Amino acid sequence: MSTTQLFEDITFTENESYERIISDLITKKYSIVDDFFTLEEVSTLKESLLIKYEEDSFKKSAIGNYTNQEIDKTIRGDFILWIDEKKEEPTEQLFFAKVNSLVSYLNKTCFLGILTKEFHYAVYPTGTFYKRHLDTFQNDDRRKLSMVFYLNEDGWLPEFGGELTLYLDGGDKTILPLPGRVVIFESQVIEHEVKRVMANERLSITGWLKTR
Ligand SMILES: O=C(O)CCC(=O)C(=O)O
Ligand SMILES: [Fe+2]
Repeated sequence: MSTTQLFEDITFTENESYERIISDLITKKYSIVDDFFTLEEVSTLKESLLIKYEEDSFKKSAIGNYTNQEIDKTIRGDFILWIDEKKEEPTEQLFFAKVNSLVSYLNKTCFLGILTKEFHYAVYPTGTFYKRHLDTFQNDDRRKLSMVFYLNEDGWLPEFGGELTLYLDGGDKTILPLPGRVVIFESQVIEHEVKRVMANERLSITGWLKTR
């Protein structure tokens, strides 16, 4: 191997925003980034979500894993559509390009060993919520990091409800579903809840980085 080749392999550009995510995760087990997507990107993703939602391709969310699913509206009331990266739809490619860049950074710097991921669009109509829960199912410890990206209009007000509440040792953390924002947290540790949506439809992409 030549010297240049060697240097190419070890050259590594530090990314400030990703570094902050990592240090947040180490110290608090969650991180909030407000400008992960630009408002323009949010509106592109939202448009794609709404087209699919109007086509009726969303389904009522269920609780449990693939083999053990149960629909219980008293626990969660959102509608979801899984996103297939292999379909190579242009808008969703934009989404995965950013997520994959973060994943490869995490894998280079954190030894998290993220091998797979899964993401779905979610719509919470007015009146719906997702009761306090942990994102891991019985006998399934593959989900390491949960990620939620919000696709709402700019100016989501507290009175619209739909806050994400993280239940932390030091008290609760309430997070508004603002466009461009991503919340990342440890799936196996942090219990959380989506408060009832009081007005408007709450739009998001939720997903998990998994070890296999
Ligand atoms: O939409 C959110 O803020 C969180 C969603 C959630 O907890 C889930 O889908 O498991
Ligand atoms: Fe969750």
